[in-house]
Amino acid sequence: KEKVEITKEQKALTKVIVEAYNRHQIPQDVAKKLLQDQYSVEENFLLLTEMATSQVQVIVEFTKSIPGFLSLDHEDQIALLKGSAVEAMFLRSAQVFSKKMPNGHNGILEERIRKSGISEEFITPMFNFYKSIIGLHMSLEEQALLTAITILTPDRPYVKDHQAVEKLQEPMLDVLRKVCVLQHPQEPQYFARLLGRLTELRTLTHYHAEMLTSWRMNDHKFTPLLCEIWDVQ
Ligand SMILES: Cc1ccccc1NC(=O)[C@H](C1CCCCC1)n1c(-c2ccc(Cl)cc2)nc2cc(F)c(F)cc21
Repeated sequence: KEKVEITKEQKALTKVIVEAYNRHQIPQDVAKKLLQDQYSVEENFLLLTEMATSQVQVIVEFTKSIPGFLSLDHEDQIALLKGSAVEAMFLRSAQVFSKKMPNGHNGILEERIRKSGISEEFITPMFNFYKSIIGLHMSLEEQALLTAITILTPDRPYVKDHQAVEKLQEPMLDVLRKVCVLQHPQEPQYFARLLGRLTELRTLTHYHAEMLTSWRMNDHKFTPLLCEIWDVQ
């Protein structure tokens, strides 16, 4: 049985990523808000665009803390952020949804999201993804490292220097693999399952523009930043 050792450097890298990840303040607010009041489809849509806009800003700050990211070609930095923003938002939403809440609150939250204005056809794939994330019982380190790995995906559109991105993503994958082995010793395939979720995430983000434009209301308004990041308007 191979003895898995996390090196000093890997511990330091994980610490940097988890600390940067913990600066994600906003998502808890959205769950609290949704539990506090029932909103109209228009209010929910506005809440979503506000949450998504601030989430993009949070993700930019998180990504800038990833060691080496700021030394990448500037256009590649933009291509990586643009290419991963929607995935990061759904991953974040899933992590918010997977938070254990007082009895019954998770049921209320699910109900509120189901009735928020999302078109029927997207509700099942979205919750299937969320429930597959819940089933993994991810630790904070795994969530933070998985988010960094998602952002540092070399094969995003318009990325010129794939090699440079791979060189940043590889150490994250190495330490995530070790963290998975150490935190889930009974599940040798846990790391593979975790990465498998990223494939499911990409299919979900496939529909994101339609999920927004088909929100059950007329006249969908988006912030300029969201028009940039989402393929809408
Ligand atoms: C955007 C953002 C950033 C950071 C953290 C969370 C969010 N997400 C949101 O604000 C929206 C709200 C928004 C208000 C209506 C209900 C869903 N949201 C979505 C979602 C649904 C559909 C699409 Cl197209 C996108 C996201 N899934 C959620 C799961 C949760 F457990 C939760 F608490 C909020 C969730």
